[in-house]
Amino acid sequence: MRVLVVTAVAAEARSVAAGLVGCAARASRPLPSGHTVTRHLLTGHTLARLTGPAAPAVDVLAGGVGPAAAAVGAATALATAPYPYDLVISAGIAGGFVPRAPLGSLVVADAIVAADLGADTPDGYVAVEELGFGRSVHVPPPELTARCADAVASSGHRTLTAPVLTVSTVTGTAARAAELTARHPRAGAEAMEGYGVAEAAAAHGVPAVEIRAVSNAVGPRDRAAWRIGDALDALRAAFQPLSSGVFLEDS
Ligand SMILES: O=C(O)c1cccc(C(=O)CC[C@H]2O[C@@H](n3cnc4c(=O)[nH]cnc43)[C@H](O)[C@@H]2O)c1
Repeated sequence: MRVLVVTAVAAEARSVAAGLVGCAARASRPLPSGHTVTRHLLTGHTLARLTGPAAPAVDVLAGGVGPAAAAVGAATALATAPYPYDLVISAGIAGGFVPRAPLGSLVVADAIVAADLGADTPDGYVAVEELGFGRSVHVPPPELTARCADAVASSGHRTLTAPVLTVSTVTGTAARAAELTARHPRAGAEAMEGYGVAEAAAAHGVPAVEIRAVSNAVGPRDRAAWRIGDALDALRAAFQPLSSGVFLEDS
């Protein structure tokens, strides 16, 4: 199986790559300026175990912050890689809807939702499909979501399977958090790239999933309460069982 993982920033890409024990390293062809590609190199021990046609190849791309940058990065990688991908993963840190997704926990998306792609009206928010344009939700194949969630949970980190919202503006007030919760009562996390990655993957006919590690609570802005290091550690832990489990299946 060939997998493209799209993070926003290099620190996230490094955490993902650090967790990819035993995956063959491949670099995408050069991408537009501002994009970086992290190669994950095989260690001697796992190289021996995984060399051969069945070894999974995982490319990790830091495509930038926000849905537009993520879509451009993912679409460019999908269009220019010298081989087709079987799976695209949007991965990184996120705000968690506490208490469902506490700091340091992991969220595997069962829906990737553009939560602010629509219109504000006197009667409330109207999603883009209600306006007659496109869609605001991508549903990853449920069986794939379940396999990813099982693997991620085996990392020992608390894992929730739930919708992950994509926003262009980070939530910073209790009122906005309440509004999002009212519209998406099951939401587990909020981040800024998943929907862009999912749109790019859909355009190329490739399934997409989203995996997030919670660095902060969705709600009133409190930078002192962020736990980015803990979230990056959880992200690395999440990709370790994925690389030896899901990525190897159906190779
Ligand atoms: O300045 C702030 O108050 C603030 C609060 C949380 C996150 C940010 C960022 O600029 C990080 C954006 C980056 O990280 C992901 N992320 C992490 N936490 C959240 C969140 O609560 N809501 C949305 N995105 C978040 C996101 O995917 C970006 O890649 C600033």
